Amino acid sequence: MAAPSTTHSRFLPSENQLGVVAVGFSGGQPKPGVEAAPLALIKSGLLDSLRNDLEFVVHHDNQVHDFTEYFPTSDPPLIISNARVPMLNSLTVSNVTCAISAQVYEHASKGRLVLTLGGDHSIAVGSIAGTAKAIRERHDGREIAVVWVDAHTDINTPETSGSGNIHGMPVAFISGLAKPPRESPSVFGWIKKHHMINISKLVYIGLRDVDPGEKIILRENGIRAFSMHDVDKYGIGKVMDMALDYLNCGPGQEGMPIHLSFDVDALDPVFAPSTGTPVRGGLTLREGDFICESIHETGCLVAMDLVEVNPLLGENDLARKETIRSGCSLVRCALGESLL
Ligand SMILES: NC(=[NH2+])NCCC[C@H](N)C(=O)O
Ligand SMILES: [Mn+2]
Ligand SMILES: [Mn+2]
Repeated sequence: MAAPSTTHSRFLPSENQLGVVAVGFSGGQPKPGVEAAPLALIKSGLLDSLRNDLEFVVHHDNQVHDFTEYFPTSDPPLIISNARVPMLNSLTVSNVTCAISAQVYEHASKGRLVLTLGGDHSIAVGSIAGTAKAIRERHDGREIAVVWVDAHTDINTPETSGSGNIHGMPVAFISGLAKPPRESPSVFGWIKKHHMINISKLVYIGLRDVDPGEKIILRENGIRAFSMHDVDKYGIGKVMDMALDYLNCGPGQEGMPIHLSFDVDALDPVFAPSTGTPVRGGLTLREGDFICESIHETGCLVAMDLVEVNPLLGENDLARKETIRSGCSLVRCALGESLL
């Protein structure tokens, strides 16, 4: 069995305390099934292997939360001036992510590493908000870095979005690039300064399907991004060197707390076919694992999301099993599984 590595954690008081938030939520996009991922991942043995092989003390309430208690009685498409399409499930996603942020904060404020299992990528608004707030409190106002591994940038604003799906918008809301809409100020009105990230501390890896409006946002804000073109050109080793150096987390650098948000669709559909918005030409599983291992090695990881596994999609049972296996592998690599 693979031994846990001995990397020292730089921002957590103990190496082995893990908080798990299992989010069975799919309201940030239209395809049913992504809410079944946390249970499928857990049933396949993910948490057992973190306990038994990686020696984590796992703090988990043994529940998959669907957060239906936070769904409003009515949540009609939200029409926003200057938007191309209405925003979908806006109040629901806002309420649910607020509840997620409280659960993640609860773990992170106790100094635990936090693993959030999605669900669609809209849930990252909550997980990142909870991490950012707890780290600011525990570390004297320190900001977190975010490594966003994805085929997509998920940085649409309600105005630029062509789908209205909020899983294409989380980065815009958590960075403050998108504000609560004037038409419905309670949508993401719970996000305060202490929940937010600094867009200059964000790095993308794996991009290959970025909307025209998103490209403008990246350019105007000087956001650091490594596309699949960069992975091909430099190799994943050099890309990780550059990404971590940019975040001040390279060898000999001071380091900053890292939240890793991993969308399984960053992987090529060969390795993760069961996902809602697959895009050809993605990362191999080894490249995905390498990203996770490299972040583990920095000792800076404080939280991870694994999102967009959809056990109802994919050609057949083998496709679904492979996707779940890939997801488990990514998490184990980020949490310290090493071959040697
Ligand atoms: N988390 C994801 N898989 N996001 C896909 C987003 C696709 C597209 N850019 C949109 O805004 O709808
Ligand atoms: Mn994606
Ligand atoms: Mn995504």
